[in-house]
Amino acid sequence: MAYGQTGSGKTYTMIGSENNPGIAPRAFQRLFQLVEAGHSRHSVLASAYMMELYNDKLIDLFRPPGNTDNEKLDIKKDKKGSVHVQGATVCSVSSAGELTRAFKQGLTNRHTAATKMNVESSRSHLIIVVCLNITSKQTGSVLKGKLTLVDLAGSERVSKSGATADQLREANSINKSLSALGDVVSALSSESSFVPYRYVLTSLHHSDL
Ligand SMILES: Nc1ncnc2c1ncn2[C@@H]1O[C@H](COP(=O)(O)OP(=O)(O)OP(=O)(O)O)[C@@H](O)[C@H]1O
Repeated sequence: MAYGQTGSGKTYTMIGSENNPGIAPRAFQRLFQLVEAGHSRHSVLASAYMMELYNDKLIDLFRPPGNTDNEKLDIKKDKKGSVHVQGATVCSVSSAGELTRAFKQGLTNRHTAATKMNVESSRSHLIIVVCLNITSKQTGSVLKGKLTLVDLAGSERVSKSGATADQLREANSINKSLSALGDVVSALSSESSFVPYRYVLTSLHHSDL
């Protein structure tokens, strides 16, 4: 999870450039290297979904072109307590290259805008989830793994970023959600008996958790 002030280099660190790939493409490369190395023992099915949280709303970044209907995305918790997003477009991927291409395509749907602090400032929190279903060729047992990478939008002082109108709304949403996330991390790290997850979820307008 990349967290920090606007313009500090989060997106660059996560995505990188053509000549200097960031954490995401490097992680995808490594993941599929490991899949390949275990090829004789396991068969692996990999898939991914990608979304952004923009102005407190979840948006599917893998949605088919022309489809702007995002109302169906819903955060759900299964019986085992693991959280997933219902309604997100899930892409099956079989190589790091395929996953990286899907990721880059998803990025073109992300909300960005020029501010006084960053010519290409992320206006949303970006989340990509890579899911692996690993079946043992010997026993048939199945293991499930999940890698989640997050490029948060940066905290910003509106007086410095020069945000007005829509950008001001974005900045308020970004700052509010980062503050809620900070409260969760702080409660977890101090092993507090109460962790305010629900505050974050309330701000997402999801009441079903
Ligand atoms: N290590 C680096 N090498 C070269 N350029 C960098 C590096 N880190 C950041 N930059 C450049 O600095 C600028 C700001 O970086 P970036 O967009 O990653 O910031 P950010 O923290 O994601 O900002 P925001 O929160 O506004 O989205 C970009 O033009 C980016 O290309």
